[in-house]
Formats: sequence, structure tokens, C-alpha cells
Amino acid sequence: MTQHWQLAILGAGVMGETVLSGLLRAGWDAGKITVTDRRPERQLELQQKYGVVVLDNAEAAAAADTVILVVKPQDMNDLLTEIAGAIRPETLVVSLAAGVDTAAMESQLPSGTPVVRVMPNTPAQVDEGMAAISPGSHAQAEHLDRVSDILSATGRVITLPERYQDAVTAISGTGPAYLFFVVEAMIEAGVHLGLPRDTSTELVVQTMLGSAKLLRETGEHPTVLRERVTSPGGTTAAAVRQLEEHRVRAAFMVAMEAARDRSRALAEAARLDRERRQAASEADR
Ligand SMILES: NC(=O)C1=CN([C@@H]2O[C@H](COP(=O)(O)OP(=O)(O)OC[C@H]3O[C@@H](n4cnc5c(N)ncnc54)[C@H](O)[C@@H]3O)[C@@H](O)[C@H]2O)C=CC1
Ligand SMILES: O=C(O)[C@@H]1CCC=N1
Repeated sequence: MTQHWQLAILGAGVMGETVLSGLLRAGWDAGKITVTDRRPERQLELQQKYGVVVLDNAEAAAAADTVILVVKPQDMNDLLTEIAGAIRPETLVVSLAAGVDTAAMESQLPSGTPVVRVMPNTPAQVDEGMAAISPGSHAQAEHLDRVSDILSATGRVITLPERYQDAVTAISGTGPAYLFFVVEAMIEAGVHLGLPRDTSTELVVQTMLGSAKLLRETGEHPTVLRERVTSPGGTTAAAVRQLEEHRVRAAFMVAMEAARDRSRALAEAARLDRERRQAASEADR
């Protein structure tokens, strides 16, 4: 694969490292990727582990064609303030933060800056990621192609209107955690049923992987696949009845609504923070 851009990954925690390591696995040149992190011990770790250059945010942004922001939503206003002066007209700004909308980012960047919002997920660490990308008002097809190229190094990429991003965050962004939660619960239940923990873990993890492959490779509806496991009057029917009686389906519905609402609330908190800063800076003048 040919790499055309100089990338800067600003904020290299869990998700920033996921992007960085995925690009290097896919053959991107470490010399064309710079990273930043505000924690000195993390900077050292990234330098030693990946051989990438660590800079400060403004330096990294100034040297890059594509700047990928991977800090928490709560840290985004500070970061945008720090880099705004370093963004050139042709720089593409990409945000992986939950909640923060492209209009909010655009308002803190030089006018006309192309911005693309992404919701990735951690299975990208094993090249099975799911990322949804949405253009801001100045992003063109070539910018979406560039972001798609970067993220397709570690999994699937779809383009969606930005209004879906809070729901996407609740499904594929947060989703791995729900599935790990189910796995934890099943392993624990296996131990309660008398299995050694490592045996229970192996049974559950392979069942999860096999079920995911069955869904993907057959393309069958999950209801059909579940019905095929459910023998009349058998064990599955007994278990699923308990899941329904314990309202597990309803719990997923409200849990995912809560994730969507939290994504919206993060955006609102960022907006209030910007307004407070603006009012404070006007009062100082
Ligand atoms: N962890 C996940 O599964 C997913 C995370 N995201 C998004 O990715 C973003 C990062 O999340 P995580 O990696 O989980 O958090 P994290 O806390 O592991 O990483 C954030 C990193 O940013 C650094 N940082 C904070 N402010 C900075 C600044 N001004 N300059 C440079 N570095 C700075 C921190 O030191 C930290 O290493 C969030 O906005 C989150 O919504 C999106 C999808 C999935
Ligand atoms: O928990 C969070 O806020 C981030 C966004 C999606 C997954 N993790």
C-alpha cells in the first residue's frame, strides 16, 4: 500500500495506540507518523515500543497533512485551542471522540478546515474494527477516502450522516463492552455450574467467536440461528425463557439509550465549556 500522508495522532491512550499500531501492522512507515500525549511516561513508552517520533501537539499538527484527535471529549476544547494556529488550509482534521460534533470542531478551527468525525472500536486491535465516518461541512470525497484508507487498515469502515453518530457510539463504539460483559457473566455462570475457570473461559470465548463467524458467514438473521439451537422442550428454550423473564432484551434497549444519551450529554458539556471560555475571554478584554 502506498502512503501519501504525514499523520499526527494527538492523544495516544487506548484508542490512539489502537490506530497507531494498526497502521504500522498494515505497513505504514513509522517515519510518517508522529504522536503526542500529555503524559511523559506514555510518550517514552510509545517511542520505545513503536519507534515513532513524539512531538508536542502544535508541532505535530503543523507538520502533518492529517491530524487525528484521540483525546477524551472533555479534553477536546483544550486540544483544539492548542492546535488551531498550526492548522493549514489543506490540513485534514479527524476526530475519534464520542459526542463532539463536527460543527463544534469547525467553530474552533480556521474557517474552511475539513473535519471528519469517526466512531471506531477496540476490535481494531486485531484488525476486526468497525468504524463509522461522517463528513463535516468542508470535508470532500477525497477527505473521506483518506480517512477510510487509514481506518480500513484495521477493519471495516462505513460512511454515515453525522446525525447517526450518537447511535453508532451506543452500538459499535461501546458494543465490545456489552459483549465482554456477557462473556464475563457466562464464564462466571460456568464456574457456578462446577467447571474449572479456564475450561469455562475456553468454552465461552470459542462459542462467542464461532457464533460471530456463523452470523457473518451465513448472513442469516440471529433469530433463525437461535431457533436452530432451540430444540422443542430442550435446554435452550429453558434458558431463553429465563433471559426473557429477567428482561435482558429490555435491559439492552435502555443500556444503549443511556449510551446514546451520554454521547449527546458529552457534546452539550463541551458546548457549555466553550461558552464559558468565550465569556471569560470577552470579560478579560
Ligand atoms: N476506548 C474505546 O473503546 C473508544 C474510544 N473512543 C474515543 O477515543 C478517545 C480516547 O479514548 P481512550 O483512548 O479510551 O482514552 P485514554 O484516556 O486511554 O486516552 C486519551 C489519551 O489522551 C491523552 N491526552 C489528554 N489530553 C491531551 C492533550 N491535550 N494532548 C495530548 N494528549 C492528551 C491522555 O494522556 C491519554 O493518553 C475518546 O474521545 C473516546 O470517546 C472512541 C471509540 C472507542
Ligand atoms: O466509553 C466511551 O465513552 C468511549 C466511546 C465509545 C467507547 N468508549
